[in-house]
Amino acid sequence: MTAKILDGKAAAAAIRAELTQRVAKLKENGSTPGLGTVLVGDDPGSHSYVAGKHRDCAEIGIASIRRDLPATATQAEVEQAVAELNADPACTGFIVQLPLPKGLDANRVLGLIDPDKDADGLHPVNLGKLVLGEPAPLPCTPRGIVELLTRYDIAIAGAEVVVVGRGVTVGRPLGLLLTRKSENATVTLCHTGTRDLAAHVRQADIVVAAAGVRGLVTADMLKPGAVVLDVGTSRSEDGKLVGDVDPAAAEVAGWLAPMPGGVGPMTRAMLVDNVVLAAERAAGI
Ligand SMILES: Nc1nc2c(c(=O)[nH]1)N[C@@H](CN(C=O)c1ccc(C(=O)N[C@@H](CCC(=O)O)C(=O)O)cc1)CN2
Repeated sequence: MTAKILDGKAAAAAIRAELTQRVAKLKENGSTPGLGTVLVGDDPGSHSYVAGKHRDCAEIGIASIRRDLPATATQAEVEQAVAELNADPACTGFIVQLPLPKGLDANRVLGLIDPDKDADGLHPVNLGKLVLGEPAPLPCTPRGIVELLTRYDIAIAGAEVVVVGRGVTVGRPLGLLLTRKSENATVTLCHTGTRDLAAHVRQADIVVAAAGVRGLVTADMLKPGAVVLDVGTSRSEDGKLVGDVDPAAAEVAGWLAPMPGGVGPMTRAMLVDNVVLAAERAAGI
């Protein structure tokens, strides 16, 4: 058996086409959404993700505003960029690209974003609303995972889901999202300190690998036919981007969201969707 592919690239392209229509309607109503980004430092991956976000904005017809700071930027300079975007009426939502360079306090920076402009759903108030089950912008990768599964008609309600990874952008909020009444999955949150990872993964109908450890999830851990989403990224010795799921897993899984081409493009699509949703709410659409 070879797994069928959850094609995040195709799904994201379809979402961008839908967003283009929604943005045109917003503009007819006199509202132009604008996405801001704060990027600090020289990390090539972060530069490429931010460039992609601005390309998406251009394609969909929304404005975009960049604040790029050098790796030597101080905490005060990063906080100043956040304050400027909070105050800029052309910027209806923005993100601070993570990770920030060592020495900067990311939690403090995220906490200074106006929660109403938090396009990533990572402000503590918005994460708190996710815990409480109140409406709020949702973190992009977890939203992208739910959206991808839904577009492929994969049942989430009642599924046993194992999430591997406890990070703030994926693992922790994904567990909260999937256990809401509307999703109704049963979630086990594993991580690199889990004693017997294989025993947990073997029970799962859906496995989300987001620990950033190359090849952590292997074929022998999987229940045959399981749905596997590879979200982790790390670099191989020759500098190639590699995922958390061993390639041989494709012979056991029923469905696979590969890395690249699976959840990553959905993360980008959900960011623009968050910005458009907020503008629609403000315009009463
Ligand atoms: N503020 C945030 N920072 C980070 C987030 C986030 O959601 N908000 N997530 C990641 C980075 N990220 C978006 O910011 C992101 C990662 C990967 C992709 C993507 O499309 N990946 C491609 C492969 C890319 C390549 O080949 O280089 C794929 O999987 O197909 C998009 C966005 C951490 N930081």
